[in-house]
Amino acid sequence: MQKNTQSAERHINMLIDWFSQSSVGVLLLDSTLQCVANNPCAAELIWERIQADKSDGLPQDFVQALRPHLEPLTQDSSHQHATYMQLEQPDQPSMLLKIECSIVHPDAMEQGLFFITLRNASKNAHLARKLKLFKNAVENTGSAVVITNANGEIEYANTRFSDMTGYNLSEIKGKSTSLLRSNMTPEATYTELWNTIRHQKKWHGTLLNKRKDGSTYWSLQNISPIHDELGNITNFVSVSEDISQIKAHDQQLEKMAYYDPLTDLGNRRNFRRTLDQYLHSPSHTGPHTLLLLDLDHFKQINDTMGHEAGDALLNTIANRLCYCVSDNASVFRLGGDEFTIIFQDLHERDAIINSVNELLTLLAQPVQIGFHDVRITVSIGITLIGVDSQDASDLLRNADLAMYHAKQLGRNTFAFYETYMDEKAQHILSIEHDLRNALASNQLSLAYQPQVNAQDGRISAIEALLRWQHPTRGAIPPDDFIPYAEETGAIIPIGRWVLLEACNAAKQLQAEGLPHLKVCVNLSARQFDHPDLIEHIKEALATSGLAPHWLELEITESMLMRDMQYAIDTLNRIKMMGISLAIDDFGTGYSSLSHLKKMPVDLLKVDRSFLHDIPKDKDNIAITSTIIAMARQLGLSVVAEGVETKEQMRFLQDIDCTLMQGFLFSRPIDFETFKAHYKACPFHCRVCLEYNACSIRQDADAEGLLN
Ligand SMILES: Nc1nc2c(ncn2[C@@H]2O[C@@H]3COP(=O)(O)O[C@H]4[C@@H](O)[C@H](n5cnc6c(=O)[nH]c(N)nc65)O[C@@H]4COP(=O)(O)O[C@H]3[C@H]2O)c(=O)[nH]1
Repeated sequence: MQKNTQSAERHINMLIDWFSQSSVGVLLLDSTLQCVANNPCAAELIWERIQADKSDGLPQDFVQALRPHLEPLTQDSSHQHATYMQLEQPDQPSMLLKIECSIVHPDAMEQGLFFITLRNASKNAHLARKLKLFKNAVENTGSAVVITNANGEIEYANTRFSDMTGYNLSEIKGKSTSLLRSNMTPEATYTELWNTIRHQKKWHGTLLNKRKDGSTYWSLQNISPIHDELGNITNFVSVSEDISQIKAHDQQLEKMAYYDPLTDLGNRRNFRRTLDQYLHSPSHTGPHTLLLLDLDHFKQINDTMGHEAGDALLNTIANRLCYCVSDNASVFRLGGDEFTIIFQDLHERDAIINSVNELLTLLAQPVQIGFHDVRITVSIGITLIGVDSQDASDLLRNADLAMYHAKQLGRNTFAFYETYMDEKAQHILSIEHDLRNALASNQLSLAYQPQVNAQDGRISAIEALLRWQHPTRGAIPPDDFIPYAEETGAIIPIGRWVLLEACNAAKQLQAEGLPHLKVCVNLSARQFDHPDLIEHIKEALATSGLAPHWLELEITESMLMRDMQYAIDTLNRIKMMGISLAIDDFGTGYSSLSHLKKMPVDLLKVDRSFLHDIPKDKDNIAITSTIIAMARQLGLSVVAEGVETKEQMRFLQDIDCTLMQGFLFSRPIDFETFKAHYKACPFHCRVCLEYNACSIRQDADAEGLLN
């Protein structure tokens, strides 16, 4: 018997020895639930944690809790039982113990011993809880989450991913994430992505992905590699958002900021951005060419046919430009009727000229607008990007100067930028600057040129012509400064002064007892459009005291054609005041005599170009005769301008022209000189002075008119 007990003890010690290093606690209890043996881990779990004395045996509450689980084993020794037990610990959270019980019979001990293993399950429970929490978070997050293995094959995808792509986890598990590729993301993006994550770094970027139904969406992705304790990548986690709406919004904003809504071409901002890229990006080798295109007389089309027609025309021009230029060119609309084209890598002069000529030919083809065939041409300025300048603003200015030069060459043509154009522009700028002081510093004056009656040579009117005596440049002809006065608006105060000065002059002739004369004053387009025009006319008449029927206002044909209704209304208001109206430079504009019927005008001034080489030039004879005959039918008087020879004078007398004006009779002269001449002879035809023989004067003399 003693031998058996010794042998059982040996077995028990052996058992406990096996488990001495184990992280699992082992207890051996006898049938009365006294502890027979335990390993160090069990001692730590049972006694040390609750700071109990081992000599007091097992803690009572532990035994109480354990007992029900051991009883079944006594019925069936082959049975095993597992349970969990919460163990309270002072000053610490309670510990969850996993307890597994069985009966062992060391060396055939009759009663057997309860073999109990104890495991601290708190840690696992904590981990399990944490895992559940994370799983819930991942499952319910607003972002799509995909976990792949190291080869990029999908292991997990959350519900948001399914909502976003249309794929269930079951149908994509094990498949490569490449099933999301739309083939519209540049390959370089994927190369960069894989290089980054394979080097254990996070990748952040945007991919254009494809859903199950084939539609595409913009995905903002964060992809992170996951690695094991040895640093090997085991998985990749991708968290993504569908940013299609944001992208669409961005694209819309970009469109609004960078594109012209009428033509869909890039706008001025887009042009500047592109030009800067060409200037600063090393990938754009160059040199490249910049073209600035401006439609000729577009304003006239807009004014006469309406803005809708103007818009339709601009659209057609935009389409033609895009059609004509190849892939290496970009077309922009800067605004109004201004377009630019950047030709990439085009800088050979001959090649540029070829391309520009193609453009000019295509654009000159008629454009059908409504029932009309409209012809429009363009003037093109050319500058070489990176050669003429490295600065975007300078380049645009160069192209503008060259385009302006092309306009002066007669339009429907092109000009390359040359450095001398800068000097010219400088000159214009200084004229504009000096013009602002000209009026205040009394540098302006009026010259007067008489208009004589074609039949009796009597002066019937004088035209007031503006003169500018510049302090350093000397006399500047009106054709050289009036366009700038127009452009800058300086013509408004200047024109107001001219009106008053001219009315004063006519009134002074009357005051000195001379035969009354009409004074003719030129109105510029800007003056004609100005809301204060009528006020300025009234003011000149009131201040000078001149009766309105001694004032004649001259306007050009083109001013009438811009907005016919406005022109008719304004002319009617002037006419109602008793002032006469003349159309200047007649024959050079676009009006027809039928248009004139609607205008309340009294007089046509035939442009002096039609008198050129008369009576040799048969065409000019025909034109002048026709204008005068038709004007007569419309009840209008006619003044022939630029009469320089007696032959021209005779011809005009023969065809019953009403009035004549020209160097033959008098050059424009200052008021005092004119007054002296006029006092000397009211038939101030000057033929008698210049040729010493005047048929008009002789005839007049014969009729006793000179007495
Ligand atoms: N070759 C030649 N020329 C002749 C002859 N007879 C007259 N001329 C010139 O023809 C122009 C007639 O004036 P315009 O057609 O109204 O053309 C005027 C008019 O359009 C404009 N202008 C002149 N004064 C004013 C003004 O006060 N206001 C506005 N808005 N424009 C003005 O400047 C233009 C040029 O004026 P000017 O240089 O004074 O030039 C004047 C005059 O000197 C001739 O026999 N042969």
